[in-house]
Amino acid sequence: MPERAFKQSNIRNFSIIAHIDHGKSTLSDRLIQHCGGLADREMAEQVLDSMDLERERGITIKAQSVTLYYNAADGESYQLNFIDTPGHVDFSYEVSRSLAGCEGALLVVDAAQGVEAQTLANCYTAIEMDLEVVPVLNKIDLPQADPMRVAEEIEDIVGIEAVDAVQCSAKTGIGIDDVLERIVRQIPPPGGDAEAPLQALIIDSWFDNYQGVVSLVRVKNGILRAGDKMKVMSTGQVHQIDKVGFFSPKATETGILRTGEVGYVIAGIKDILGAPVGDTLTLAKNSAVGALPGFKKVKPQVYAGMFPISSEDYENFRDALGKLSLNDASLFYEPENSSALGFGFRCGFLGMLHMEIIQERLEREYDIDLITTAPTVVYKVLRTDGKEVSVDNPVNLPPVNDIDVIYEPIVEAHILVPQEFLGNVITLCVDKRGVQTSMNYHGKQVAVTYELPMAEVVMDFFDRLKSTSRGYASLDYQFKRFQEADMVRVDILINNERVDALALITHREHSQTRGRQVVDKMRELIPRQMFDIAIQATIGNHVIARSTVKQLRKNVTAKCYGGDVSRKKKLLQKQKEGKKRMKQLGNVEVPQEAFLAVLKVGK
Ligand SMILES: Nc1nc2c(ncn2[C@@H]2O[C@H](COP(=O)(O)OP(=O)(O)OP(=O)(O)O)[C@@H](O)[C@H]2O)c(=O)[nH]1
Repeated sequence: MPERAFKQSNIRNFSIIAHIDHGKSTLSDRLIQHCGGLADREMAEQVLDSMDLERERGITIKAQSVTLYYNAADGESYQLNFIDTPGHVDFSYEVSRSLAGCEGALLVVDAAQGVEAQTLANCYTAIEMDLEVVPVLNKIDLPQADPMRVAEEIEDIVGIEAVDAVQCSAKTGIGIDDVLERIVRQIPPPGGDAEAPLQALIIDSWFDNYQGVVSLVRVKNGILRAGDKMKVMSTGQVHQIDKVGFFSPKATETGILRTGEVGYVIAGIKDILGAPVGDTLTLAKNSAVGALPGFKKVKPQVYAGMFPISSEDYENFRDALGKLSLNDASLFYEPENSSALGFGFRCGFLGMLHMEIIQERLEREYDIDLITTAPTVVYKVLRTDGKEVSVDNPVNLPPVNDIDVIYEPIVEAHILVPQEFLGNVITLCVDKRGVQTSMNYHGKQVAVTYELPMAEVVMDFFDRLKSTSRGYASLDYQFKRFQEADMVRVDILINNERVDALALITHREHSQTRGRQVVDKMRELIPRQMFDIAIQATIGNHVIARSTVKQLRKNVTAKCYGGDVSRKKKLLQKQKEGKKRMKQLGNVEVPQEAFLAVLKVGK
């Protein structure tokens, strides 16, 4: 696509806010197709969800952008820069990043489902950031679609006008023209001064093995040209700009990005920390005086140890974490040493999905096999000597006698649920030690707010909420405060050896049950060996549960003697593969799943 210069007044920058499955990816593909961004044959389904993982899980994780051209009904041509945003509750912070590059956002709501809590939180962020929010009712082709009800719900719950909201079907293509017209008419063009010194906001940066660091930027003032020398404002480092362009969605080199535009910059930066997200780029000569406001720093909520199964992978692992954290400011890591699992890293995540995704990316993209220990939230501990410490690893919880008070993090959870599932949701919240703080009826939907221990929410709460409401309830939560709680550390002992990587912190009320469940689960997961294996759960010196993996009686291959040799080989091969995922603890071989047993059992 040739580079075309657009007047600033003919540029529109927008994002899409939508709850998972309400059709954001389908709609963005439609918009791209409609604007001729890709020939039909190139139109692989859902082009914006580019990471394999995103496609498989059907969710969008990282912000990406695409530049489109649209010939509007007013006879003018417009450049539309669309910045994609993730939909899962774990990734709200990415949304605010994408929104910082935009003047408007489409709020896409499934006309058969209605507003969900997650879209609500993101919508408020957009409104706070002064963006124009344009409601779009999607899936009107569905027989159960009820656009009038959903429009009322948007007005009632979100608080923006929606009676004449555009109605479309991303699937069939109805109404897509209307959506584009609304973007052009309702969303204001970008401000900014083309004559002023360059200020470009880094929305995202990632590492490309051939090009080095690639940054997605929004030019707020001035002009960014290939060949110029740019300065990264936080570090003062100067780099020659090699390539500049935008995604259409293929990378298209233009050599220039003007005020108001969104595109990529490559400047041969090899140091993965060379272009931090949220930073400002300016020119080495005629530099801007100040940096643009960056992004709110997000703190990880959940911590877990990650250990390479093969110690040879340690350096690669460190390198991979560095690369992943470049465009994922919320991924935290520091070296950790476990007597059971060796050298690894203590990593911090936004939530369980974030953790699973990082683990999968490390395994798939970087080919590192990992053992992940049970995740834990951060506790504050007031010791008897008056000192307060933060504990993000059960191993670091001071001995019982040194603890005066333990405080656990409490979140405020906003849940939207259709009335018929309200009872189930309340039961779940009570079961998770929740305290209701408000409840409001909006037509068929009920908005309930609970204060819940974060430890209960980050684990399996989201999945349980979904299954108890047949997928209809939605959730959003933020950290609220620390609160005194009766927490204890449960240790797991294998053949009388305490396994540091298996320790967990839990509420005293649940400790007995959890200890029992973990021990039982471990018994199922640890294969029989040549001797009995005792598994115990303890609090301090007190054993709260125990069980035994009985010794192996027969040679596994015995039954193959005289039989089919290839079958025997296969069996041995299978065992070998299984071993790859085993960790030797003393003389006991423990499979990777056993380390996650703590997670798998309910409470
Ligand atoms: N009937 C109908 N189905 C649709 C429409 N738009 C999307 N879908 C379907 O809804 C499902 C979810 O759509 P996606 O576009 O993947 O949802 P999403 O919001 O992008 O999900 P995330 O990427 O996780 O945020 C898919 O099965 C789509 O085929 C529509 O207009 N009508």
